[in-house]
Formats: sequence, C-alpha cells, structure tokens
Amino acid sequence: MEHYERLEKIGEGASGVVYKARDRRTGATVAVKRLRGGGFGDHDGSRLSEDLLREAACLEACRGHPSVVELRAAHRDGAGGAFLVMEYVGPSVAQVMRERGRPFPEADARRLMRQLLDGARAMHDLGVLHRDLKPDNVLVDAHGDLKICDFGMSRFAAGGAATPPYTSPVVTLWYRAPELLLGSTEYDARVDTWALGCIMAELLAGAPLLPGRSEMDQLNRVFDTVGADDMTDWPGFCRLPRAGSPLCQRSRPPSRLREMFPSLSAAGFDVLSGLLACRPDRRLTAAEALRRPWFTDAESADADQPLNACGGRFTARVGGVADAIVV
Ligand SMILES: Nc1ncnc2c1ncn2[C@@H]1O[C@H](COP(=O)(O)OP(=O)(O)OP(=O)(O)O)[C@@H](O)[C@H]1O
Repeated sequence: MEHYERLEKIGEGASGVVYKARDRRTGATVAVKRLRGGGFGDHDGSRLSEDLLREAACLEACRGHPSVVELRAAHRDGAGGAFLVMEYVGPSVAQVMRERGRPFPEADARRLMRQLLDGARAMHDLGVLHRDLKPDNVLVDAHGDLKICDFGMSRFAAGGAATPPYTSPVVTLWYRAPELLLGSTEYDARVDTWALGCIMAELLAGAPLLPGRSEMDQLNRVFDTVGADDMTDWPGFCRLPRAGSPLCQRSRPPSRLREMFPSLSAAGFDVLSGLLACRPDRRLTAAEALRRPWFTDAESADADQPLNACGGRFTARVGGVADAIVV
C-alpha cells in the first residue's frame, strides 16, 4: 500500500472498501479496492486470495475494453491484506441519475446502452458473468462514456473450468433476473442482460423499474410488470426450486411494459422488452440486442461510438491474465 496515498473513501459494499488514491510513483489518481478482511486481521487468507484472484482474473480478461474499468494491479501486502488497483472513474450512473432527477432522452439512453451491451457482449464472449450489474456499478468518465466496475460477484462460466450449479443469491435485488428469484443455479449470461434491461428502463424513466423490498416482493413486481405466463410456460420452469410458490400460481395480467414507456420508439421497445423477457431462453443476449434495429438503424447517429475499432483493440489484448497482477 505504500505506493498509494489514500484520499477519500468512494464506496463500500459486500466485498470490500474502495478508496480514491494517488499513485506516489506516477501521480495518477487511481481507485484502490481493499478486499473485505484484508489487513484487518480477521480473515481467512486462502479465501481472500481466491476472491482476489477471481475478481482480478475477470477484470484482467476484460482489460482493454473501453466499457470496462481498467485493472492496473493486484497486490497482497505484508500484513496478509489484498487490494486491487484500478483506473479511477466517476461518478457512477446511480449518482448521475440522482443528481439529474429526470429521465434520459431516448437517443442518450441508446448511446449508453450500446456501450453497456458491448461491454457485456465482450465479457460474455470470454465466459465472464458479471452477476452484479446495476447503476452503482457503472461509472461515467469525463467524456460521458460508461465503464462497468465491481467484478466482486463475477465468475468464469461457459468455456471456462466452471460449470453449473452456480450460486443463486447473486445480483442486487432490484436487478435480479426472475430465474434467480426462483432459485435457479443453472443460469447463464442472460442474468446480466436482465439487469441491463432494468438499467435501460431506469435511464428512460428516471427511477428504478422494480424496487422490491424482499425476494418475494421482487418476484411479484416482476410478474405484475412483465407478466408471468411466459415464465410458467418455460420447460425449465418446473425444475426451479421455487416453482411451487403461491406467487407463481396466481393469475396475472399481461405485460404492462408498453404502457409504462408510451413514448419509447417501437425499435427501442423491441430492445427493452427483449432484455426484460421473463423466460431466459427468450431473453436477448447482449450480442443479439446489439443487432436489433434500435442500434443498427442508428449507427450513423451514434457514430461517436467506434465499436469495431474498440473491438479490434480489445480482442488483441485478451489472454494476458497475469501481466497486471503482482500478488
Ligand atoms: N475504479 C473505480 N473508480 C471509481 N469508483 C469506483 C471504482 N470501482 C468501484 N467504484 C465505486 O465504489 C463502489 C463500491 O465498489 P465495489 O462495488 O467494487 O465494492 P463492493 O464491495 O463489491 O460493493 P457492492 O457490494 O455494493 O457491490 C462502486 O459501486 C463504485 O461506485
């Protein structure tokens, strides 16, 4: 830690405390995330290393993508603590929305969603599930571009060593996909695209779409908003641990989503409703969403997003998992 001068605390959550800091060697402002337990004497060292390595490896796999916060280094210090050093970006989309207090126009929401979906597409291509996408974990840089952060819940899935079952209580409640609320442990990257659908709705409405107070209240809100028939018709539904819940037996009106976003264009609604499809197998993946007319027909209008160029640069860097890690 001696290389970093700690400035103010910028966030604290389940997996650690994040500080704004100055790198004494370069003068650069960085974000330092000290993993929970690190340096405070009561942690299990092996668990800490595992968490650190997983978060660092997922971040490192995505390094170079313009919509993912950049990992600069990962360290264990002499006291057995562990911390990640990242580029400092801020504020978060959550803060921006709180301060702004009104919805984003559709064209702005499209530009922001294009960036988030491209970041998600890239991480999913690498087999990384983020599992905690929400406005607090999306940062806005000085150019108004977005970067996904907090890979504390992330893990490698398809294509990596891991196969289901996965942990089910992942993703902050308001952004948690219906299959997770129903206890699924065999989910895929579409838990992230559900969360992105919730973020898109929040950008367009200026307020959270599904602010549940408990898991069951959340599920109730999901079904009351997008309907439940789709989910209960899903062949995988009866295998879900909570399929027998009385909430799933209740009859529900069809989706209200269209009436909630009356001024959204048909192309915009196509993406929103595709991301918020209750049935995971009918939900858009990030790559599919980016191919919908809302994005493709607006290619020139959003020409400030050079996705192909970024994609090329990004691909070239994939694979160097260890070079930023100084554990
Ligand atoms: N590189 C960064 N630059 C600026 N702010 C950051 C950076 N990384 C994280 N933050 C801020 O700090 C907050 C907490 O960090 P992080 O989410 O990684 O910790 P956490 O313990 O996993 O939190 P949570 O449990 O809430 O998900 C983030 O929501 C974000 O707003």
